[in-house]
Amino acid sequence: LAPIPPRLGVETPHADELSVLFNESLDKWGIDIFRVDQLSNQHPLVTVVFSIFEKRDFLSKFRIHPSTLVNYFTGIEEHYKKDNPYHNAVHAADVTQSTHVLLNAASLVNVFSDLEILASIFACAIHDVNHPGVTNQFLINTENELAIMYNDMSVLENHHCAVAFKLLQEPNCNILKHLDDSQRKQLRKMVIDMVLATDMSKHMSLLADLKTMVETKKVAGGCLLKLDNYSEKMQIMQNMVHCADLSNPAKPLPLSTQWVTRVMEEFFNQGDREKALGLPVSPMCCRETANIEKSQVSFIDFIVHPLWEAWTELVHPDAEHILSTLEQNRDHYSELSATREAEEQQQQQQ
Ligand SMILES: COc1ccc(C2=NN(C3CCN(c4ncnc5ccsc45)CC3)C(=O)[C@@H]3CC=CC[C@H]23)cc1OCc1ccccc1C(F)(F)F
Ligand SMILES: [Mg+2]
Ligand SMILES: [Zn+2]
Repeated sequence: LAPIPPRLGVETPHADELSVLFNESLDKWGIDIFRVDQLSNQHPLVTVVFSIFEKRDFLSKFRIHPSTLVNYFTGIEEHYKKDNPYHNAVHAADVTQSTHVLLNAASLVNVFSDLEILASIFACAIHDVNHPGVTNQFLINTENELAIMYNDMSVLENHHCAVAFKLLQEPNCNILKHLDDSQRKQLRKMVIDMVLATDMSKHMSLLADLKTMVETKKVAGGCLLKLDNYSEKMQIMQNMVHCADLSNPAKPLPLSTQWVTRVMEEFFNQGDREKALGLPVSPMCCRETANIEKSQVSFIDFIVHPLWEAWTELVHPDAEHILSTLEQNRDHYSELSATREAEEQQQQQQ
């Protein structure tokens, strides 16, 4: 019989510290996910997924053997490229834990079935698996085999899904083995719909749907609609995962700044490769010219804040503190950017 895995899903000399951290903060916005990475012996995704599945009693609800869960998500974790500064297993663990917290909003209680919650957590855990550390546009511009495979359409996101579902077929990895055929089919469709919605090119239409839903919810007297059809419920799940994927600027500043350093490093590496290939380098990806704080302010003003404003209205008042953290962080970056501009002007005058 398969051996029972260790308590938190991973072997680590810091098991006690890690379980204290999870007991205190697994359900909290702003857990130090970088500390989870250290304490879990660099297995942040396995331990976060294992702990969420245990907390939500998914191992018994879906009859998943603990060793199958550990085998599968260890395989997934290994397929996140460790040398990506940003799109690595820590980001996957972060998005997964963030969605776990969003699902606990009071106004979302009884909205989702266990299968829908399982699909959401699963989708987050795998949503960037085997990310190559470059954008869709780069893969298309360089006619990468992945762009050829997926005909330039949501190339990365299609790849993440395919890798994740292929890994399910490895020995002792099929965590969906004891779901019935209809449940497995539904879960597969929901996961694909959520992961494909993390492609930033879908952002504007996703946000438009969310705003429409918020308007209709207002009309329906404030309580969250009895979401009867798949498409409305999936819109909320897609936006929830998308919010988690765009949650870095809405986390406590010490966490947010670490994500900024990491994502800039990844985009700068791509900029270096574009320059070496004689391809046009997007201004925000060029080490010499990028203004990091300015990028954050426009990222927040044009993308992140409008999304989180709509989400906060949808689940009012459960996400107020997230929106206010985002607004405080935005002001911090804006002040930094103004200071940097002033310094640069002084240098030019001298
Ligand atoms: C922690 O910080 C970030 C985390 C994730 C992203 C991510 N960015 N994007 C895109 C990149 C191109 N984008 C834009 N390009 C030009 N002008 C504008 C104006 C406002 S957005 C935007 C839109 C967002 C992704 O697709 C990534 C993969 C999936 C989800 C989110 C990821 C961006 C972070 O910081 C900002 C940023 C960093 C580095 C370079 C550029 C940017 C920038 F400011 F430009 F966004
Ligand atoms: Mg992605
Ligand atoms: Zn992501």
